Amino acid sequence: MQRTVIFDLDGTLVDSRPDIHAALNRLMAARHLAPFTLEEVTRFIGDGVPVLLQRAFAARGLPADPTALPAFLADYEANAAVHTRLFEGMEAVLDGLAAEGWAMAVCTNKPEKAARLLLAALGLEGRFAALGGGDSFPVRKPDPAHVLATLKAAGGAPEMAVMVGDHHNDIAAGRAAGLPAVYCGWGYGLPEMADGAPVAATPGALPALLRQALAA
Ligand SMILES: O=C(O)COP(=O)(O)O
Repeated sequence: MQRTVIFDLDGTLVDSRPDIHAALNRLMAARHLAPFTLEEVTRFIGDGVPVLLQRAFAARGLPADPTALPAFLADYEANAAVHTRLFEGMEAVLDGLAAEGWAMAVCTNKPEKAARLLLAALGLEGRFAALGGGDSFPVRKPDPAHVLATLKAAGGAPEMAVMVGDHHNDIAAGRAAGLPAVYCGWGYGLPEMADGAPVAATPGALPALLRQALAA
């Protein structure tokens, strides 16, 4: 049976922070609100755009603004790949996994349209058998149903799949779905988010950990 790896997107495959940061600060500027540092925005990422905006407005002492979501998305969708690139070494990892016969899928809390536009802009869309976005299904990570629906769409099976991510949502969703999880040390999460999962310090360390996860 085919082995499948389910990748988180932001902070795992791609370094998308600079474009999220820029789009958020344009939104803030348009509302005459103070900008955020890159570090602050990093802590807002991980639970999808509606929650990112909720956190940003809460940090300015404001309630959620329903007009912010469409405004942010229109800007971000047009500018998602200005600075965003695969993490260094990741392209070779994807090539190597494909050569070993792994199927690959993306399970991200980023809205599906923005995620698809980003993958297309980076020329990556053909690499993945499926993409499950934060609004593709009724639930999103850490709900395991997000991982399982993405895996199903990729034609994979839980007993032959591994979840890879940089956030506790990824580790929790993968485990609750019955998949072994591997934590990415280069991403946006805090070290404790690994929660006991094996940690890949660099993309190059991933393939061996993926093989081990299924051999266990
Ligand atoms: O959109 C987010 O906040 C996080 O997206 P991710 O699930 O790809 O990390």
